[in-house]
Amino acid sequence: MTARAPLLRIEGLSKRFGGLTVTDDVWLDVLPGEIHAVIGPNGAGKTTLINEVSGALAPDAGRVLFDGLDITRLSMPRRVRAGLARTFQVTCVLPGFSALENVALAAQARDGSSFRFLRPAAGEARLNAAAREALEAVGLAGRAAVPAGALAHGEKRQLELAIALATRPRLLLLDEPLAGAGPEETERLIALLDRLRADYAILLVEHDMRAVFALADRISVLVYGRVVATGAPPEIRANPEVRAAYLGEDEA
Ligand SMILES: Nc1ncnc2c1ncn2[C@@H]1O[C@H](COP(=O)(O)OP(=O)(O)OP(=O)(O)O)[C@@H](O)[C@H]1O
Repeated sequence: MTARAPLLRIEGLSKRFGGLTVTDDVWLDVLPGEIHAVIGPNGAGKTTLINEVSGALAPDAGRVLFDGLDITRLSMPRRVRAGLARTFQVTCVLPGFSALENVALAAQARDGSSFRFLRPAAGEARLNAAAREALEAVGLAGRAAVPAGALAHGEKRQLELAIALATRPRLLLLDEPLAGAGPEETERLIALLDRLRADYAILLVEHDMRAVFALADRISVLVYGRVVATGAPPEIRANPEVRAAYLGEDEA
């Protein structure tokens, strides 16, 4: 049996802010169809790592390979076109636009140029169809016409996922998709992420340990910018260094 080639490979990413090394020679990969979670205490460098992979921040050293291609120096839009999509820790939807319009804008950002040859109305119909499909995938089809600002918090997080899906990614970079969600919303979002794993590889930064242990195929633990452990959930749960550095007896 041959091992699956990783879709994403992070090779030795390092980033310093002044005297602080925020990601310190980070190596990890995400296999096709895998949810690889990154956990770690506040300030461990998780968002910085996502920023380096998405192209929001240039690393000081190291490489990012996507499907074998070195994307370390590609712009964010080019990474999106290559198949990387991210969501943010803080909700960032346009509140005055409907859910459908929010998603259609993302679809346009991805595909606008390829629809240029179409008449505007036909292009718009294509974008709306793509947006409806993404809303359907996250369970928001019935809320398409609602202004994003009027959606419940959990629905906004679903909308952000739809916005990411509208760019037709192969890998989702999710930065705390459950942040701020109540218990019922959390259950719904966990079920949604579990469904999405069938079609997308996911690099998941999340503080909700129940979600992480329920969803992740592998977990990497980041402490002070360094990966101190990578493994399947049972290995991470049992790892004494991880328990000491991060998990705490009650969560582990
Ligand atoms: N642009 C920046 N300039 C200077 N320092 C920064 C910058 N961005 C992040 N940092 C610092 O880098 C460290 C890591 O931050 P980062 O947001 O990556 O951590 P995190 O693991 O995502 O934390 P949290 O779990 O709280 O979201 C923190 O000490 C933060 O203050």
